[in-house]
Amino acid sequence: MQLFVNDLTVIDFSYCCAERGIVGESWIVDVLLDGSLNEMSMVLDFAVVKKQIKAIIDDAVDHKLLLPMLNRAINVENLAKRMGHEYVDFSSKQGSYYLQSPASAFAKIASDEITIDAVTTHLKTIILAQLPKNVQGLTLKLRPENIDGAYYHYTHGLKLHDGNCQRIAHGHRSKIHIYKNGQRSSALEDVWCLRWQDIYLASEADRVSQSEIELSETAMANLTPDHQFFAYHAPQGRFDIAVPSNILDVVDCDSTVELLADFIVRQLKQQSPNDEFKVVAFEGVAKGAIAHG
Ligand SMILES: Nc1nc2c(c(=O)[nH]1)N=C([C@H](O)[C@H](O)COP(=O)(O)OP(=O)(O)OP(=O)(O)O)CN2
Repeated sequence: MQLFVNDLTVIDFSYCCAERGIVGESWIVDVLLDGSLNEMSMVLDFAVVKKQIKAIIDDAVDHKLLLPMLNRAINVENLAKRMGHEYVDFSSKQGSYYLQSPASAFAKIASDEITIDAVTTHLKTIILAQLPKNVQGLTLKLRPENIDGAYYHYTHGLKLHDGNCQRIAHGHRSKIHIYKNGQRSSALEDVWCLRWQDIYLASEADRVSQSEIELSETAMANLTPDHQFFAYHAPQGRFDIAVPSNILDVVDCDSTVELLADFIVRQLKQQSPNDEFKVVAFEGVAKGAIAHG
């Protein structure tokens, strides 16, 4: 017997890519279980699928930075000076990133690159180990949202969030709809999607100096004048990141989707004060904020 739950959850995360740098991504998860019927004549109660399997997936990869551990561009260190934290050095074609975070902000994937197949294999192993014996098979389908039009991938952290969005390098793949004087403008949407393609979005308020940043010794030795530094304390601990300027946009607000929609409206208004704008900014799949100006 087979049981399915489509759209079980959306994984919002970022990953290290040798070509593109740190990439924000959102994948929808569909689940298919194979098994015999239990004492309730079910393969597995939908409530268990929706809560337990979703919780396992969230705990494994959601709101984390996924590290392809077999790739030599990644180096992870645990240092005695911060127990329970990890230091990640990552060099990509776009530049080098250096991070320090509580270890729970990273997910180590046993592969050379982060692909749907690699993450599916990682999740299947973890989930299958926790399912009851009558469930013998698990098929996971991870898929990006079908988007007709422009979208961007950004990575950020929300230091004020009391959940996992406080992690300094998690991200999303998001659409944006921009209306100028009531008309949808694909030209403006393209401009913003180009600007925020594979970008790290930092808040000016989180900027720190090179002497304040906490990174690995290797990172400190390899910083260039082009790196900019951001750090904060949040409920899960201290987070630090060094990002090269070419893959960074620094906003004058927190990067909640409400404030990003407002940021875009303010920028558009600055360029065209006499026009009216509406920005529908998504954060991942099927949710977002609307700002007018
Ligand atoms: N009003 C807002 N709420 C939240 C924002 C925001 O910008 N405005 N942002 C976040 C995080 O950035 C987070 O990455 C997105 O949260 P979400 O996908 O909803 O995460 P959850 O794990 O809580 O939800 P699931 O659908 O269960 O994955 C949070 N909130």
